[in-house]
Amino acid sequence: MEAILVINPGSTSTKTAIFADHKLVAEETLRHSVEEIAQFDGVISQTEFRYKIILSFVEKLEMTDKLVAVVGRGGLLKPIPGGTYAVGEEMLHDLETEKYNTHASNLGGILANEFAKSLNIPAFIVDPVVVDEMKPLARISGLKGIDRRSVGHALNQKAVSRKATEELGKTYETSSVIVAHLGGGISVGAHQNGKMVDVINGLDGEGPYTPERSGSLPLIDFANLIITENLELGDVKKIIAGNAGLKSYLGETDLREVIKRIDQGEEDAKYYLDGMCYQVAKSIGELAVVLEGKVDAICLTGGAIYSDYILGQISQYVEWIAPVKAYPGEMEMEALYEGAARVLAGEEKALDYGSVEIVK
Ligand SMILES: Nc1ncnc2c1ncn2[C@@H]1O[C@H](COP(=O)(O)OP(=O)(O)OP(=O)(O)O)[C@@H](O)[C@H]1O
Ligand SMILES: CCCC(=O)O
Repeated sequence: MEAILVINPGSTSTKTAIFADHKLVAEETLRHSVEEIAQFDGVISQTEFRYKIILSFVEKLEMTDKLVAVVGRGGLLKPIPGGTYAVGEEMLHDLETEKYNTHASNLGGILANEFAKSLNIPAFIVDPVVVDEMKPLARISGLKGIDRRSVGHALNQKAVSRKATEELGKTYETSSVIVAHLGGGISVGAHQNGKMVDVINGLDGEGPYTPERSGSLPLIDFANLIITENLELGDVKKIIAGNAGLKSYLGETDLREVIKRIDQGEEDAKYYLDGMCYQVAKSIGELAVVLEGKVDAICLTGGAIYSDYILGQISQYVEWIAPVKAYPGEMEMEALYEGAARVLAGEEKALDYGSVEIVK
């Protein structure tokens, strides 16, 4: 049996799996509380903590000698085309130095490399969060010198789009769908004829607030806060991407806890969770315009969509646009495995991050 270890570090979880012969052998998701993550100074300093979680998963299964490759979810890199990339020096440098910003998925390439090195097998990443297929008009920000960039849950958005269009008797390459992925971060993408032509990127402060991100903010008030609190760029990034959203309003990023609080009658919990759903729906509406109203399906996915309450809240605003299809959780683990398996089977060549051209 030739097995592949799959590593997926999310902002609020670490997911690990082993696949062999196109089948899942075992998987585990460990969710991290606000307190657990708060012990660390940032993402890179969580490397050892997450490594130990994965190691204990692998050791329990006693399958180390069966592993032929490791694949991780990657990471904030330069804007690149989709595909499977070999983890190499330049990629590791960009991930470790957080050259393109900080994100839990940066650990995907780093951890895949650590495990692969110890076993002397190859390490890959697949369709990282920076996959860039944006159309030229979508790149304009509104201020010369600053461009919008494509950051989103590309791997899952594409896997879900393929599944949804297949279920509709169509193909991804000839359809138009909107996908909202609701994890610790939220990204909303417009997919047209097989490409993610626009994406609302919460990591850089666009779109809806999330369990821990601010989404778009009133700029003048935020500028005032930066000046009066004397904030550095690092502090600003931490606020926008990690200490805002539900965490700032309710002190909680675990939506299951927020829903428990709603069930116990806490009005604030309902108000702010409903607000998040309202803003996600607004972003879906915005992208329906990008697709000129010709939308085959709206797909809602990510951990949050396990909640019927959240699914219902968003659906009520958008179901007039197109049929709403729910894909709770994500299909990332399988998509990562398949990306690495295609390369090992010789069906695809692993791309070289160092020499691949930046998408502009
Ligand atoms: N059964 C459930 N009901 C409601 N919310 C849930 C449920 N299961 C998980 N969640 C919520 O989903 C969110 C995490 O989603 P997910 O696992 O997709 O994100 P992540 O991988 O940690 O982050 P990201 O993909 O943004 O990096 C958490 O807020 C979690 O509380
Ligand atoms: C996956 C990129 C989007 C986010 O984490 O906010």
